[in-house]
Amino acid sequence: MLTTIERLSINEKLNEALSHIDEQGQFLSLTIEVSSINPIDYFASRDDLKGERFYWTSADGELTFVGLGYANQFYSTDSDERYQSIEQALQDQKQQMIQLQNEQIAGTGAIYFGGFSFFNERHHSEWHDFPVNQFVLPKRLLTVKSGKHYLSLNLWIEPNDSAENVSTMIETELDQVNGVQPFTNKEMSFAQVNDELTYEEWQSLIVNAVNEINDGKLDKVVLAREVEALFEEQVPVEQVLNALLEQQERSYIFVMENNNQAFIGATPERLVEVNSGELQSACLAGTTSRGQTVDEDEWKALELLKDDKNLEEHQYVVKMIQNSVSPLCDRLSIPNQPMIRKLSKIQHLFTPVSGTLKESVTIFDALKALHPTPALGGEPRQEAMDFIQQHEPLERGWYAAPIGWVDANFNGEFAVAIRSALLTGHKARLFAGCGIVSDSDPKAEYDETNLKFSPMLGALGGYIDDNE
Ligand SMILES: C=C(O[C@@H]1C=C(C(=O)O)C=C[C@H]1O)C(=O)O
Repeated sequence: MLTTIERLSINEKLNEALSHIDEQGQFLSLTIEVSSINPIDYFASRDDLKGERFYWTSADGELTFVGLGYANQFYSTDSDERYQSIEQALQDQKQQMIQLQNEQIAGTGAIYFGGFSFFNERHHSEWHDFPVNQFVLPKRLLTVKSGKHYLSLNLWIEPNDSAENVSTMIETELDQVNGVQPFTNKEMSFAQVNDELTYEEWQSLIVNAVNEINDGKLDKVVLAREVEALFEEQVPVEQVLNALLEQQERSYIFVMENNNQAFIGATPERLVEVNSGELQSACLAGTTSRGQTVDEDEWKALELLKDDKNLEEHQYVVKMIQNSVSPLCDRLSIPNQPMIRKLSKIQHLFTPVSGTLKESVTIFDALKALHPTPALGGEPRQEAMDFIQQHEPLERGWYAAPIGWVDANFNGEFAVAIRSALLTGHKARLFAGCGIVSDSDPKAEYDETNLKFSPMLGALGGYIDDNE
């Protein structure tokens, strides 16, 4: 509920803004601080908006977004220009937007959430509701930042809309936020997990890749497997999301819904963050499991830090990220040695990257330069992409591609959408990949993909029986 003073102040600003609405109509973005609300409850509160919802929590837990209802959507056609064309579309939209805010709080107002498919071209049948790229402007955005909660409304206004009508809409939305109930778990009966590839097929895929590497055609290629989990009922997105939030640490937790499909995951991998011209990226490649005891855990970490095969996989990523972002930056800083990033069940080699972007360089330029890094594609990039496209028997869709958000000033953050699943009705398709280099062993790589399925499978209530 707004106080009388807040209402008067909004009405005054609305009257002023509405007097300038152009004759085709315009978007108006308005942000109000609201009382504390659990984001998952808000996400679950509007079943009627299923298919037009997103959720995002940054890996440090400092920023959460819930978007409900898509006020506007942006796509670009299949081409190498997909980053620039989305950038251009958002730039044009910005000119059309009236922002009503007492002070500009980063992470509120006109935030665009979206992502890209792994490959530029579209040849998807499983991913029928996900285009090659898509950004949405939410009608309602809940932002939780530094312990504060904000509701932003992005409303389409016609020239003849009155301030009273608009303020009634705002009151209705605020009442809805105040009336949100805790969400309740639904029935979720796990039926079975089907591997889309037999072990023998996986083995021959890896042997083929290792042969190409030994023939000097490639240095590294990342290959993925897919498993399908089937349920008795429609998979409840809220519940899987809630499980990921409870079970996964230091991960970006995301959901994007489109019509009848939801893409969901908990990824530890930042692709790029840009904040007032400062860039952060990360090299994440090289994997082992967590130990059962503190000592075993530490031993595994130390082994990983000196394992030649994992260090080689990691080094390709460091070199490529360095080469691709240094032309975009005035300053770049990358430590010489990787460190360990520990997740709930997995640990990785990790090297942080930070830099200052040159004057006119945007987050979209950085995305174009970075995707896919050799942590998800391979080295050399084009040869690895060709190998994946020809030999990997799955549709990557949005798996292993950038997902995230930007604001109207093109500050934002993108993660790499791994440890993820595509939910369609009663089924979930899960993806997990691993870097193949010259001395990769198919069984060890198979086990590594099983480990990487475990966060998503755990949230879905299943597991992979390693003794099968
Ligand atoms: C490809 C995945 O993970 C990537 C591959 C890694 C590796 O090969 O060690 C580690 C982290 C990720 O960059 C995945 O989880 O599906």
